[in-house]
Amino acid sequence: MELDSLAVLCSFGVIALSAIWIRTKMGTRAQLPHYRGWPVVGNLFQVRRERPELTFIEWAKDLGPVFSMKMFHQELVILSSFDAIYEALVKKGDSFSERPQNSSFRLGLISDNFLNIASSPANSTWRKLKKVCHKKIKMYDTGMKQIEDISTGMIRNLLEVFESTTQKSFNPKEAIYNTVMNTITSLALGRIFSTEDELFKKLVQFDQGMSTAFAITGRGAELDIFPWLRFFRKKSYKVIQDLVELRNQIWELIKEETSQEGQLLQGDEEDVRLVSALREALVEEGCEFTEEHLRAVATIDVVFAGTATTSHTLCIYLNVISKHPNIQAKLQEEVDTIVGSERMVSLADKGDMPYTQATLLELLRYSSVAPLGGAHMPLEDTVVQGKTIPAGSTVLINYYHLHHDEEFWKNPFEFEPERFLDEDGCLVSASHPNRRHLMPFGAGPRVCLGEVLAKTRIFLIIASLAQKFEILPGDISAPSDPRQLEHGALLASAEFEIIAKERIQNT
Ligand code: HEM
Repeated sequence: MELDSLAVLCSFGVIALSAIWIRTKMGTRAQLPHYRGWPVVGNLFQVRRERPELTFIEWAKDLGPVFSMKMFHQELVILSSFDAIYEALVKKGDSFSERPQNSSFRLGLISDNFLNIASSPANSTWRKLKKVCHKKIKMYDTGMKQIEDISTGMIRNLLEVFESTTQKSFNPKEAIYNTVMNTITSLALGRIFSTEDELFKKLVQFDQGMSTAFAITGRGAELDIFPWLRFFRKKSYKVIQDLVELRNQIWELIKEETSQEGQLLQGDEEDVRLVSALREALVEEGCEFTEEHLRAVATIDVVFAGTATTSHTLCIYLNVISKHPNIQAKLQEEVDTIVGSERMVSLADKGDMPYTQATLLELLRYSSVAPLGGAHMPLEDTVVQGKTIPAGSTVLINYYHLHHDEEFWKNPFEFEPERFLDEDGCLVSASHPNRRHLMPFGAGPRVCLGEVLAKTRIFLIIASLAQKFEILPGDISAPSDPRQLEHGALLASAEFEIIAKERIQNT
């Protein structure tokens, strides 16, 4: 018998014994409804590998909105309904603000033992790091202008790329990806990069490596459950080791970049670079974080979290919108009336463009690119919807279910911006049930760091594309119904094409 198989068998034995031990210890504690799994491996092979959220929707039909399942010995609790999610993340947000640290060996490696914001324990360092980043990313007052300027420059480049394709069928993924990545580099480092730059290439490589390696049941996920398998599963382990190495190289290049004092700044202009803000905070007296924290934040929280999510959302948009000429006509009418053809769209136009805003909200619902968000963990037994979630459980929020729940949404798999508009064509208020049921960025203390940035960029891109182009389906078609998408068909490899036909405007 090969050493590898022997290792797996031994681990099954260990797990089986510990399961018996845990069961004896736990005695008769009331159980959450759970999906019956197989001995030892639990529900591992019953979950759809690339789209676990779809399996969880099926199970919730029988088990209700709060149920549990097992991956080997690890207990996962899944929350599905709005009431359950709102109760956990908002009403009991403090209890659910912890992240389970013991559940991901690989994430521990890449984040230097959970030093980045998204996987950090909910401690004072996490609060401080989030506050420093928020201050820069949230873009109050002049900051809002800054991000608008950055985005407008990038969007101009994007439009040029689209223009250069004139009516040919092409895959827009790379252009979108470069635009989104360069808004992040502008924000973090104060400048854009050519796709040939060493740092840019490494950032892209890191982002793509992370997307593939950290798919929830993807290859190498077994190392999270049995870290010692790294001695046998050398290929899976090597993928993570290479990512760690790449992360270190990126950090060295970022340090070099930001140590060029005053670069890009004129006169007494403030240094607006996010990485500079983090480095300034690092040297403050009493600072509780280290350079390793900054490395983890810059690479994982800013580059990875800030690029993959937004570019995936925009790719989904282009695929979907190419099949909806009627929605494009409405977007075009609005942009023609409010902006015209002489100037670029600005954030100040947003309030006068309800249809574009409704399209943005519908896109966030429909695409749900972070279908299960980040894992949460209650520190003590906590009751949600009358069910006790044991302290220390790994809790997953099925945002995808929340956004496609057939009991709540009419035609959830149709792309209909009108669901966010009233009869007069105005955007429904934030307290409208449809807006309340939309949580693409999570809610409560762990809400997404980049919500404002993402919404700003996506709004400007949707409106600017509508101003200039009619988007038609290209030669290669991909399904746009979100149930049919393999996680990856559109998100990671995006095998679809569009035609960007230049418009002649009405105004
Ligand atoms: C369409 C774009 C985006 C979507 C849909 C999205 C969605 C989410 C979701 C669902 C969460 C997890 C909430 C939870 O734990 O339950 C999250 C967390 C996070 N996101 Fe985003 N995100 C987007 C863009 C961004 C951007 C642009 C950045 C950075 C610049 C970012 C940085 C983060 C960070 C650091 C966290 C962890 C926050 C914490 O644990 O305290 N995200 N995001």
